[in-house]
Amino acid sequence: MAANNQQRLYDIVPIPNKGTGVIATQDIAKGTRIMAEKPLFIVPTNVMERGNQVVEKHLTEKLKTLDKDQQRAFLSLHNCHGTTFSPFLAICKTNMLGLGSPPVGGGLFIEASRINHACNPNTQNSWNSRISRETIHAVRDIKKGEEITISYIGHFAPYVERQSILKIKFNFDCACELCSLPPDQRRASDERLATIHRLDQAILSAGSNVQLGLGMVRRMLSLLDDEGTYNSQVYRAYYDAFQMMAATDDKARAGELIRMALEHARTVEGNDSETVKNFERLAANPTRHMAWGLYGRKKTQETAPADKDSRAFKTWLWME
Ligand SMILES: C[S@@+](CC[C@H](N)C(=O)[O-])C[C@H]1O[C@@H](n2cnc3c(N)ncnc32)[C@H](O)[C@@H]1O
Repeated sequence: MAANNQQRLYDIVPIPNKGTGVIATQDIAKGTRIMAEKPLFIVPTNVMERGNQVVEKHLTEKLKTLDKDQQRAFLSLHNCHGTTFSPFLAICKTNMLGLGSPPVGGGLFIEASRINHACNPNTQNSWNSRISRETIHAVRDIKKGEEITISYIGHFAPYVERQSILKIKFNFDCACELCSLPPDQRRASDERLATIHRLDQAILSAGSNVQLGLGMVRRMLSLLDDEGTYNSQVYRAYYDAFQMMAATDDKARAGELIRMALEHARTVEGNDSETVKNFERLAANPTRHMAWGLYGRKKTQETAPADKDSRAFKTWLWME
């Protein structure tokens, strides 16, 4: 589903204790594209790596290329760093969104940069290099009046670490739903996040022991579900499982897994994303994956059980 310009799904308004933020002006279904915004300008990674002075110079040059309204819009963006940095740099550090993974740079946006943070947000922000826009997709159903949120930090950090990163980088104490859980539920969430992180690191080390690897992916997906997290991590997990099946020449399971990855990627990034195009190519012919048959060509004859919802299907898919 694409964002429709005639029917803006959001408004930019004051939010108590957060400055400005973005709220839904109508109910928004999971998978909906809420924004697709071109950056005011981009600071490439190789510029950022050269330090603040170089970035400052780059910003000054970029600002000169903007028209007056755009310059005003840039200067009106929030600065959470006070006088620690020069004004341009401080605005940049407060509002820049990483473009891609690994990022090709950071983008400054008039509207997307107004979206506040939540540790388990209701949208996924992604850089779509095919349309040169930052897209914001609902990862769950959002109610009219609900604040639209993204995550400013990587996945899986526990409560204390999240608080510390957000304080240092963005100068606020996070009181989002996840951070406001009662202590026992917060502990349970921290444990789930730590296990997800461990599994994420360990999955590829399962090597040719694909049964072990698939078990890890299955557990990770179940923990993400328990945590109520439905972001790019979900399609990455399915894609890891697909790669294992590709490496063992298992066309039936590889086909099922890449279709699952594709379905999730469409929801959180939209049909036009680079990831989706890549997954579509692999779903049409899984043997195109560069690791196809890496662990030997045992040529599985098995086909997927016909009933996709059955317990038997899941047992078969995850080799349980
Ligand atoms: C990228 S800006 C977001 C838009 C900003 N609220 C504004 O007024 O333009 C980041 C800043 O917003 C505020 N912010 C973002 N998420 C927040 C949250 N969950 N709680 C409190 N403040 C938040 C912090 O001041 C942070 O430095």
